[in-house]
Amino acid sequence: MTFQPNSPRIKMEARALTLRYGSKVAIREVSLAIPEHRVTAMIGPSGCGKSTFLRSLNRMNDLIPHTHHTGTISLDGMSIHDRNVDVVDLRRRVGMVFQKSNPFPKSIFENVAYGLRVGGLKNKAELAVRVEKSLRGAALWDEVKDRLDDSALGLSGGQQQRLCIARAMAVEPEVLLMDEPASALDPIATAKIEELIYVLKATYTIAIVTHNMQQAARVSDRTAFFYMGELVECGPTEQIFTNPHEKRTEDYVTGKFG
Ligand SMILES: Nc1ncnc2c1ncn2[C@@H]1O[C@H](COP(=O)(O)OP(=O)(O)OP(=O)(O)O)[C@@H](O)[C@H]1O
Repeated sequence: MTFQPNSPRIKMEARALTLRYGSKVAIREVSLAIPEHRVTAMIGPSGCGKSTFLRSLNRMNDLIPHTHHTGTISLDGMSIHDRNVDVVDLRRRVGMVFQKSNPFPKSIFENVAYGLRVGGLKNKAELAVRVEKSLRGAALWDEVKDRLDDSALGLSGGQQQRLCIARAMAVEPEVLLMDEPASALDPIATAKIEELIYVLKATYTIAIVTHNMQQAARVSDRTAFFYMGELVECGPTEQIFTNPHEKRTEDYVTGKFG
């Protein structure tokens, strides 16, 4: 297990990040640090910019036409928008798991092997080792080890989501971005994902968007509250939920609006 210092270093940091879709400002002047080997949760009402912020961290917004940003985002102190940054490499280092599990219509094995093959790994024995390691890491191995050649589409929703986590882990990212990874799952599958997140933070740095405040309280070390495109406050999760500095945060976490 990775050593977790009391004051973790900053893995990623946004400074004065503003992002527009065309003329619409989606997030405004957001400055937020994401500490290493911690879980940072983004909460806030629908449309407040949580997903936009998350997608900025591995430049997924670049894929949406007419987006424009100002401000900076760094990974290990280096700008992710630097001319020398290879976006494919950035997305390998900063992986993403989406709200709806999206396995490829391929076998379980091939879903996890995909990124490794794209990265040029051809050796069958090594592929098998890496696939097993990822499936174990995503707490799915025992459920699928006898059916690796079956279609991933035959898995349950919760298994598919853990498969997508395994797929993201296979290329050994440093940061995992999760956009409401459990919102389509039943309570048992959700609990599995939450347990997994707790284990994964020993290896990865995690940023998660969730609509579910109890979930944020359960899984995260730090919580960032967004409202109408602005970051209202960010702090230790317990403080945000029990003793927030801002009235808007208090109103939101106590359910006065949502
Ligand atoms: N591709 C897009 N084109 C134009 N506007 C967009 C696009 N994606 C998001 N927006 C707008 O940007 C704002 C922030 O959206 P975003 O999806 O980041 O919010 P969110 O807090 O994640 O919302 P939700 O919780 O509903 O997913 C919203 O007003 C949304 O309508």
